[in-house]
Amino acid sequence: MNSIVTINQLEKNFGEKQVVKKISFEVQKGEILCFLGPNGAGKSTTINILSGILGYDSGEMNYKGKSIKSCLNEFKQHLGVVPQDLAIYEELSAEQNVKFFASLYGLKGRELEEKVTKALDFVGLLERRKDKAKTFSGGMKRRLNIACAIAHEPELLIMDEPTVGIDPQSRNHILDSIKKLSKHGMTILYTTHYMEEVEEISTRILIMDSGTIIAEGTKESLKEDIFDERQFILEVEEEKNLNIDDFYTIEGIKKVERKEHELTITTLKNIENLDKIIAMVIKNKAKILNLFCRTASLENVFLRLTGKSLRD
Ligand SMILES: Nc1ncnc2c1ncn2[C@@H]1O[C@H](COP(=O)(O)OP(=O)(O)OP(=O)(O)O)[C@@H](O)[C@H]1O
Repeated sequence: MNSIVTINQLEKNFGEKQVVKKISFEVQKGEILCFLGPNGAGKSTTINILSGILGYDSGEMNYKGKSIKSCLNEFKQHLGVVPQDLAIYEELSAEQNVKFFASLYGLKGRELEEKVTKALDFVGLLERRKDKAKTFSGGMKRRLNIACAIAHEPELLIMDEPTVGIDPQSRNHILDSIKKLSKHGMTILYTTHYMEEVEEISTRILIMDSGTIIAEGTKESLKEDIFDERQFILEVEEEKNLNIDDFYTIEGIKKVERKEHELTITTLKNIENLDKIIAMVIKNKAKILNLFCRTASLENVFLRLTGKSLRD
């Protein structure tokens, strides 16, 4: 993959406080790169630096191999930003808002009209285009915020927690839109502390905590790297017949827990022992009603890496 943006040893302090601690990463063409981390991790600071809103203390930022400082106008022309706080004019209509932002990128005349219509249609607000933003729900305002950022069809779209505090329907709409934009070739850098969103849309993830990137990879590789265990969950009948100690005689078993009808068995991933587990249940004269294998979640990955939960 080609890298669009390369960040090298980026550092930002607010007074004595080190907020971004010499981080390095790349944004590759066509990906949906999710920045996942708890509040205060430094995600917004990092992307505010990248989008030119904030300065930085040291490090390098390149756009297609050139220093961003040396080609700032070119870079900004290809950049769309959806800030965490809404950046729309309440007294203007949806259409006027999008027009205003798109015209900042030099669009005018028929092309402007067409792109504004396309952006409003894309976020599902075309029918409300003449209505003032102040009459919109929180979710609709968020969608309008996105329309303002995409009308000029940027190559790279940076989105800072665009779904915070909105209803599930608008949230789904936004996530679907992001997947569609990606299919059309847009590269997306997306920050969030919602794991489910990362699970749904990311093609790659950077996990950030306390100003550093603590892990990087696809959701599959992150889970794979960190976990050498898997869990079998068995729903059983006649569970009182089960002798838990018997299961520990099976190679690879690390933990066996029984909660009413549910038997949770944690075992080493590289040891094939499911046949022995099933045989043991049958030997104990219990009956298996259902069985599934639990894969590791990103929440668990974060917990393992930092010892704390993402939503603390
Ligand atoms: N202008 C500022 N002055 C001083 N400290 C700041 C400033 N902006 C951010 N910080 C601090 O920097 C740290 C990182 O904040 P940042 O907003 O980048 O985190 P975040 O991961 O984006 O979290 P959130 O999801 O809450 O936005 C926090 O401790 C925050 O309080």
